[in-house]
Amino acid sequence: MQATALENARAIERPTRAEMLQRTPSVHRFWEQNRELFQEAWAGWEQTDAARELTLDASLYDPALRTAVEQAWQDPSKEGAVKDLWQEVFPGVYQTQFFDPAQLEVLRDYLGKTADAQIPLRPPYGISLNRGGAMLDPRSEGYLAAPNFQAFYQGLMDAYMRPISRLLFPDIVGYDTQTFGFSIQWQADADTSLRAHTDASSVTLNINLNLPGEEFSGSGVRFFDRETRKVSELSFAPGTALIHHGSVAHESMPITQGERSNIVLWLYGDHGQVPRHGAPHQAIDARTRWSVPAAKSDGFAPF
Ligand SMILES: O=C(O)CCC(=O)C(=O)O
Ligand SMILES: [Fe+2]
Repeated sequence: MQATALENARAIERPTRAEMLQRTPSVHRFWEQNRELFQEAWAGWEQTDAARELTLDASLYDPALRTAVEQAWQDPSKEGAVKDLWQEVFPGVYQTQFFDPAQLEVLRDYLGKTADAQIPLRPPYGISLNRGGAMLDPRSEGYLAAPNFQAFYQGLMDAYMRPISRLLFPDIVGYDTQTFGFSIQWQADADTSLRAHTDASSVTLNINLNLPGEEFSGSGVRFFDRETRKVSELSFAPGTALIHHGSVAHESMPITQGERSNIVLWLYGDHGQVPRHGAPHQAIDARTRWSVPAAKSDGFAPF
């Protein structure tokens, strides 16, 4: 009998951790040459019993956010109700209840099962390697290509993140055609923190996936305001999100107990372009804000 893509992907010899960290050309070749095999394998994996019982859909969103966003798509003049759900918790940093904590288990189970699927997945190695995470966008080598996940991710970026970003940060309009994302996991005694940095995004949406009762200590994110020099440490509760310009400096403080799981989503313009701080920008109307740009993925990935 002929082996399936899933079987072949599971059996394939993988680059070593050292090779991955050194980003050797052979590692790029490994992901590039097996791109279609892994895509087929993920499609096959979704037909297995483990994956079939979990469906990612709009029931994951917090009901208040979902209602406001769906109304804004129907009638963009009602977009103010979406904005009202976000609270400015630091200069230029907004917070909301993004996912419904009662539904989060579905997404966590799903991501846990993808990690156990034995199909090679590339962890994020931006500033540092995050072993518990995965690349989420199709532009990334070794991304999580499961079709159900991809449909959910594209919906999150197009129906939620982009219009919300345009509403809160009008200067990012036009620098928002391209999507990028990864998951991260902080764990005491493993990957614990991330030094102060800015993101190469126009805007970053960082959503916490911890389940209710899944406690951790430490692991706040410190934000730095370049104008006032103010510094605040913000903490995540299950399903809450922070959104900010990529240019706002931030730092992940050490986790001392437990685990924190987040997904980090970026928008930027073609070829990685981001707005210049304080540059003049054009105003657009609500109907344009609530639309999906025609631009296709340019394939550029910052890391
Ligand atoms: O710890 C966090 O949630 C933030 C992570 C972060 O800033 C990044 O991955 O760029
Ligand atoms: Fe960051």
